Amino acid sequence: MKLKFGSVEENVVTREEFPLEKAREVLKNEVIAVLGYGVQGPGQALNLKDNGFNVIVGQRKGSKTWDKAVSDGWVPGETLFELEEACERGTILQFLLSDAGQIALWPTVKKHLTPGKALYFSHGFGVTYKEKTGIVPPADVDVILVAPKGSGTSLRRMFVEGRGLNSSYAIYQDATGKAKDRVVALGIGVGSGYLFETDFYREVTSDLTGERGTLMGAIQGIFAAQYEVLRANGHTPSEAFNETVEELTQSLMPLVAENGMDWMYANCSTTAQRGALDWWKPFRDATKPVFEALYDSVKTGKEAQKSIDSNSKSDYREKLEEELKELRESEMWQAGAVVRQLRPENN
Ligand SMILES: NC(=O)C1=CN([C@@H]2O[C@H](COP(=O)(O)OP(=O)(O)OC[C@H]3O[C@@H](n4cnc5c(N)ncnc54)[C@H](O)[C@@H]3O)[C@@H](O)[C@H]2O)C=CC1
Ligand SMILES: CC(=O)[C@](C)(O)C(=O)O
Ligand SMILES: [Mg+2]
Ligand SMILES: [Mg+2]
Repeated sequence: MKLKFGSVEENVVTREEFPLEKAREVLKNEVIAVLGYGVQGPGQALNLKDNGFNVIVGQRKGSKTWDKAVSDGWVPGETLFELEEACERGTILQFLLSDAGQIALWPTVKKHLTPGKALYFSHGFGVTYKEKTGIVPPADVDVILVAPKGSGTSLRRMFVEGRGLNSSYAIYQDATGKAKDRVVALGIGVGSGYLFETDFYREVTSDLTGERGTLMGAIQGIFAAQYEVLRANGHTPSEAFNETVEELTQSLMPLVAENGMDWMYANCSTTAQRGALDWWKPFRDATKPVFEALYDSVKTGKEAQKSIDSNSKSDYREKLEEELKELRESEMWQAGAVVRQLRPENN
């Protein structure tokens, strides 16, 4: 249906409009092969299975995630296969390897993309940056996208709680005339709360911006900046952490999630409201040039290239883990660990 977001009309698909029974009907003759069992793989595969679809998982045998798949209930030789065998058996191939990992597996996937199959992504990365990835799908398959707007961990948790994370959907290529039904059915099947329409280019550029920006990069940056200023001015770690992170995640963000920013403001003191209303614009103005530089780096393909280069190295996991460790061991997040332990529900 068409829905107005502010003054802009967009296409969205809700569960009421496209119920699960319809999705099951659309996909009743399909074998959905989920390739890769990292973060999105388990979330999407388990939700699909619990929703009654015909799902198999493809993963490298002998890997840690193969064992995880087994412990999640996937049965080797029945619903769990080596990647190539899964590519052969699947009629819909859900390409859920890491974006860099997809480059290495592409020749295998391509080989098994016989006419009428569907190639499914959860990111516009592979085909948008085809000059860098070499991922150019054959003309006689559907190429579709469902991108859950959040971690696969949340996708699964929210599904189990009876909620639903929202996703975007897109069609890059409709070879069978059934791409729209297939993509929407899959979007509903993986547990999306609702779906909003996009295209591959807009999905990847917005997603890369979001995760580098307010969702992950910028938020750690402003946390660190405020924490450092508080500490430099004699505040204790617990005070600095509480005033920077804990209050935000525990008290204020849930209010924003519930009913918007003005609602959160309205539930704080008039002292806080006065100050926040005075200061949000200087913060916007100070950071906007950084966001512009970021978007430019995304648009020119620099961010994609960096991600491919570093995540294609054989020791990419260890390298990432080293940097995550640095974050974890920073005073701010060490203080956070103690603060979390002190939450009454955690002891
Ligand atoms: N992590 C998330 O929650 C989200 C991910 N996405 C997208 O979903 C897709 C999958 O992402 P993640 O689940 O984060 O992937 P991931 O980084 O967890 O990797 C998935 C699997 O790929 C395997 N892999 C990596 N390189 C390989 C190679 N060369 N050969 C064979 N297997 C290899 C890993 O062992 C892992 O099992 C990506 O396109 C990503 O951008 C989209 C939304 C959120
Ligand atoms: C969770 C999500 O949607 C991200 C941040 O874009 C990703 O994991 O790539
Ligand atoms: Mg992303
Ligand atoms: Mg994302």
